[in-house]
Amino acid sequence: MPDKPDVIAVMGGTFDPVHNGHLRSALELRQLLALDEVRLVPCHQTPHREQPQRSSQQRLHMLDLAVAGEAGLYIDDRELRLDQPSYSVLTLQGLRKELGDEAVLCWVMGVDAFAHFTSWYKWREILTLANLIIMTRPGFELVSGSEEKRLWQERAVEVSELYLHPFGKVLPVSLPSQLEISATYIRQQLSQGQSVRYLLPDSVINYIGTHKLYVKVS
Ligand SMILES: Nc1ncnc2c1ncn2[C@@H]1O[C@H](COP(=O)(O)OP(=O)(O)OP(=O)(O)O)[C@@H](O)[C@H]1O
Ligand SMILES: O=C(O)c1ccc[n+]([C@@H]2O[C@H](COP(=O)([O-])O)[C@@H](O)[C@H]2O)c1
Repeated sequence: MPDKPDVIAVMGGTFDPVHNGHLRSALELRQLLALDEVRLVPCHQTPHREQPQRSSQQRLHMLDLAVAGEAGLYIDDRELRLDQPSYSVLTLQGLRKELGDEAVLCWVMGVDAFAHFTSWYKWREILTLANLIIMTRPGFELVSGSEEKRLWQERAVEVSELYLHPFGKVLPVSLPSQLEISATYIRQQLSQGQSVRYLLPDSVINYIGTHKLYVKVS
């Protein structure tokens, strides 16, 4: 029997800040799909939205605190080392070179992010480098007739088939713990002086408190 290829998932994000929605999803994906690694990749210059409120180094530090000691979850800071827009295709080109042709490489995103996938830089090339793992989010549906819906229908595979495809497929997953937490909500709560306990790890909350991140300066 041939060796099982390495199966690596990459969760890109702004992580401004990282929260339990990201962390629990990464952990559950790792378990559900028997992934060798989940890499959380913070972006430097976000391609499609306002630039993050906190610096790359602060967001990276919060990620380091959040995943400390969790087997199989890693932080990959490659996008932060490049002073350019963080296009996912460039990140995946680098990873594919390092991991080789056989590795099953997967880009993870919520269906809310996937809804805009065909506006991403060189999105077609992304599908020649990686599979897409799309996490459903409660109350969020793709627009019928959209290019994303078509991609989903044409390329969808089951969990058991993922390992046969190094790239090019779409795996929809509904994780058991759908934690509807967003970084936007956390920033809002902090700016109003409200508690964010239980939405993100205490270590990250302490760091935010010590450095007065996300506090509204009046
Ligand atoms: N609660 C959540 N559960 C599962 N996936 C999530 C959750 N929140 C965000 N994601 C996914 O994680 C990735 C990175 O998201 P991001 O860093 O932008 O977090 P966010 O909470 O959506 O931030 P913001 O509110 O600032 O937009 C995206 O693919 C997004 O779909
Ligand atoms: O490559 C692109 O064109 C592109 C466009 C939008 C988002 N992304 C990536 O998708 C990830 C999630 O982005 P966001 O804005 O939801 O935090 C993050 O890693 C971004 O770099 C990438």
